[in-house]
Amino acid sequence: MNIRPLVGVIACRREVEGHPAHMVTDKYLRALRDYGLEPIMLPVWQGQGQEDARALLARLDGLVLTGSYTNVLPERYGAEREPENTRDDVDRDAAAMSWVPLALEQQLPLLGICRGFQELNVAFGGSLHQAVQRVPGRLDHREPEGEKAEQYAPVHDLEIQPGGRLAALYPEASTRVNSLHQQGVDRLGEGLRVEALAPDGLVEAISVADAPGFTLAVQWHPEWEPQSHPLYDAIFKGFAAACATH
Ligand SMILES: N[C@@H](CCC(=O)NCCCC(=O)O)C(=O)O
Repeated sequence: MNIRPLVGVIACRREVEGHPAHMVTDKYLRALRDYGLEPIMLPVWQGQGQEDARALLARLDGLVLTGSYTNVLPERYGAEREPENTRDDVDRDAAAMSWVPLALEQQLPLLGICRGFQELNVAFGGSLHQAVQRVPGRLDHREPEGEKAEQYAPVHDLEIQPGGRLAALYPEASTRVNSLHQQGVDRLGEGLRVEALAPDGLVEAISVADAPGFTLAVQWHPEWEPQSHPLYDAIFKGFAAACATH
């Protein structure tokens, strides 16, 4: 019997039909299944204890921190809220900040995407720009107008740093990626490695420098039709291989 590696996918707290809900959009789950993994949504429980969290992650072969329209609370990186920062998810914040160190402790393969990338940076003591478009010299990284296929199409170049985890997965020095984010890395967290940069110098991918396993987080959305983009495909193949050997 072919047992698929079990990959936890962090949920977002939303309201559905007037009811509090835990939610993951289909494209994250579908991409993981398409690469031979078994995704399982992880609710973000208020007040989850560290031992409960440790025991939960011990049952997994991988962990994915997804994107979200909400933002990490600015208080978590010592900043004042800026006017553009209007959507929070405090339960998701608490879960992500709890799970990152536990995943590293267990050498659990970790893939962060967009908000998940920002969460990894904050978990390592880094900070975020809350409106990158207002930062001098930075591009506007928010999604373009249009249908989803237009919004998730590659829009800017990406320079992959040589010698890193991403370069080990994907041999080309540059490519183009999609961009659907208003926030971005300001101060890089202690112990994180820059894996890729946007043309304006914004950090677009990071890894945990001394982690022996797969710990990669990217600002763009590789879960969007990954098999049609060589870099996205390489990321999911690398993550799937790491989960399969965990
Ligand atoms: N809110 C943050 C992170 C952006 C992000 O994760 N967008 C996801 C869009 C929906 C999806 O594809 O899951 C920011 O604005 O920087």
